[in-house]
Amino acid sequence: MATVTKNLSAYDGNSVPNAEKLRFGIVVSEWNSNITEPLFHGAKEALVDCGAIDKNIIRYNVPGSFELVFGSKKLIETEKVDAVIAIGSVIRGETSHFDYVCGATAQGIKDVNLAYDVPVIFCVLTDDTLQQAKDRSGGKHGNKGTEAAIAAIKMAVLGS
Ligand SMILES: Nc1c(NC[C@H](O)[C@H](O)[C@H](O)CO)[nH]c(=O)[nH]c1=O
Ligand SMILES: CC(=O)[C@@H](O)COP(=O)(O)O
Repeated sequence: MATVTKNLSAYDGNSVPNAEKLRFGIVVSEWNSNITEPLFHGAKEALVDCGAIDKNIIRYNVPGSFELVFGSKKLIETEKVDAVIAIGSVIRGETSHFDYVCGATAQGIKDVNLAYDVPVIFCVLTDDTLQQAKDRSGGKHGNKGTEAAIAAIKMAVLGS
């Protein structure tokens, strides 16, 4: 199923565990902040809607999506959290740098998932155009941050 056939913000609250006793880390890339900030707010709002307490949501900022890997690692090593959401927006430019950033970030986040007993949710948009990114960060296709928050709650419970 492609994103265009679903609303990223849609979830059934009755099928999501209560998050009141859970602690979350959110690592946010500063690159394309016009996209990553709406993703962050979508994620935080969904976590709170599902019972999470504001003081149990810890935010780290990193320069770009490539640094989400190290930022997630450091957050897990520093804070006691049940899940981490890694938020980024990579938009294709003129060169193949897009492919290297997306590939390294995806593989790196996968590696952190395996290295630590803490789920790290891949909330990184990898778009060909700015419009695609806008559509997925609170636009016509919903908010990937919301989707990531629900995944974080479910995975935190699975890992508990
Ligand atoms: N072009 C984008 C980048 N590039 C920067 C890298 O993520 C990284 O910060 C740099 O290579 C230094 O290590 N990052 C994004 O998140 N989004 C982009 O579109
Ligand atoms: C994803 C990127 O690093 C990319 O936006 C950089 O743009 P360019 O490939 O034109 O240097």
